[in-house]
Parts: sequence; C-alpha cells; structure tokens
Amino acid sequence: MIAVEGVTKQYGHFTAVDDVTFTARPGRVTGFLGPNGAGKSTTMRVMVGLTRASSGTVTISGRHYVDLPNPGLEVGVLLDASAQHAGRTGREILVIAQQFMGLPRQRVDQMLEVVSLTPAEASRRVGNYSLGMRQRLGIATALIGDPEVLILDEPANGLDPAGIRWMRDLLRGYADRGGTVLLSSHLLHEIEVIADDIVMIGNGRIVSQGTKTELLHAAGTVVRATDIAVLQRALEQLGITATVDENGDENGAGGGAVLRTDVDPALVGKVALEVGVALTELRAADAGLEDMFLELTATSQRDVAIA
Ligand SMILES: Nc1ncnc2c1ncn2[C@@H]1O[C@H](COP(=O)(O)OP(=O)(O)OP(=O)(O)O)[C@@H](O)[C@H]1O
Repeated sequence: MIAVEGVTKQYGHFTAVDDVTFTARPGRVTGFLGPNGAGKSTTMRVMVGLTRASSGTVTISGRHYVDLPNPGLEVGVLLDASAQHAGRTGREILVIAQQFMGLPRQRVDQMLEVVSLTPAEASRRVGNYSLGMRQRLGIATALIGDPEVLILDEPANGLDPAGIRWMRDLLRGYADRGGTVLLSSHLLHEIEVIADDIVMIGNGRIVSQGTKTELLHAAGTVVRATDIAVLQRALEQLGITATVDENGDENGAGGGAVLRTDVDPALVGKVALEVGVALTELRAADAGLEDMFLELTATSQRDVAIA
C-alpha cells in the first residue's frame, strides 16, 4: 500500500504539489492522471525520496522509503526509462540490480523473459535501444526484486499497441496476485482500461479520486423512449431533475431526443415501467474519462479546445 498524506512541494514561491492525499491499495491498479506539469512526477519522486517534500509524508507498506533496508525488494520504481546508463547493456543493468539487491543470478534471465527482451537485445547497449525497449528494461528492473508495490511513471510511453496490451496484462496479473500498482499516464484510454482506482491531479491539487466505476458512473443516465415527455414529467413528479436534449447524442444508438438525469439507470427504468413508457435506450452516461479529465483539469490545461 502507498499512503500519500498532505504532500506539498514548493520550488521557491511556486507550488508544484499542493496538499496531495491519496492511497494506492493492494490488489488494485491506481491510475494517476493529470495534464503536463500537473505534479505527477514530482509526487512520485517524493514517494521514493528523490525529492524532499516541503510538508506531508508518504509511506510504502507503512514505512518511509528512506527507511527501507533493501528498497528494491519492497517497491519497484520506474520513473524515467531514459535515465539508464546508455553505455551498459540491458543485461548488465539487470545484473547490477540483481547483485545490489542480493538476488539469485537466474532472476536476470527470468526478468528478460517476462519483459520479452531476447538474449541478443539484452546484449546490446541501452543507448541503442528504442524507447519501448527501454521501458521493458525499466519494468524488468522494477520487478526483479519481486516487490509488493510498483510505482511507474508513464510506463506505456513508447510501447506499441501489442506492448501496451502486454503491459496491461502484466500489471493486471501483478495486482490480482495482491500487488499495489501506481501508474501515471497521459493515455487516458489506457488508464480507463487498466485502472481500478483513479486519482486526477491538476495544478498540483487532487481534482477527483475514486474507483473507476464511481468516477465514470457519476455522470448519471441517458435515456431514449417512445414518449420522452411523459417520462420526464413522471421523473419530475418524483423530484428528479430530468432534461431533454432534442438533438440527441451522437454516441447513442439511433437518433432522436435524449433525456438525461443524475439518478441511476435502474430507477429510471422502474419509473418508465410504472408510467407505461417503452424505453428504446437506457444506459449509464459514461462521459468517458477524457471528457471528465478535460473538464476537471480545465483550469490547468495549456491548450483549450477550438470551437
Ligand atoms: N526542480 C524543479 N524546480 C522547479 N520547478 C520544478 C522542478 N521540478 C518540477 N518543477 C515544476 O513542477 C511542476 C510539476 O512538474 P511535474 O514534472 O511533477 O509534472 P507532471 O505532472 O509529471 O508533468 P508531465 O506529465 O509533463 O511529466 C511543473 O510546473 C514543473 O516545471
């Protein structure tokens, strides 16, 4: 488990991370999302003692990173895949990690296999690796000590679609075996697919956090029906606000007017049954992580949409 409590990081008068609190739990993949410069990397660097927080604390499995006697056995870290020594081979980098952590030699070959780096690739210098190969090597280094916690900054960066699928399966399996995974990403769809819990940060502050289901379903319900006005009246008589959009919604099946409400789809279905209105569409209004992300971090986006 990773517990971040009230972490603030100031550089002079600039607050890069502002009172950030969240928990990444065992058995779950926690996605850490935010626009460029939001404070994700700084928060992750604070977690592993590379940056000193101005205030607040982070504990990993109940202890501060600096107090871990052999940190690689407790927490696997990938912050910058390009930071590996360019003159060493992939295998050498893993051997150094294996020796440093006091692990059996065979862990090196096991890890190369896990991340699908061939023996020929492993004997090449890292300076000649593609970004995707560096990410794989970085993930191998993070995993070599068989830690319970993984902290990965943009691990999908540079991976091709098959590589992204591979990484997703790897992290899913790791979390399903009880591990704690915290990963940051700009790839919103990737987070939407892989994460169980999501923490969104903008301008150094947490703007939203919760389970993916909670966040995505917070958007209410979208309905199409044979007589939408009757359904709208019935809902309003129960004190439920329901708005009708005559132009519909391009994401929905079919055309026509759409009714939106904040309540659960099950309740809307029940009300429709009671008033004898046939529903032609009933679904949770998944705004999609991208819409939610842009909305919640609107004040911290560099680029605004051009209408
Ligand atoms: N050593 C430093 N000195 C001054 N400012 C810094 C330092 N490190 C980070 N910052 C600033 O803190 C803010 C947060 O940076 P950070 O790298 O944590 O963002 P990020 O969310 O990881 O962004 P990205 O997605 O672009 O990597 C940025 O405005 C950055 O310029």
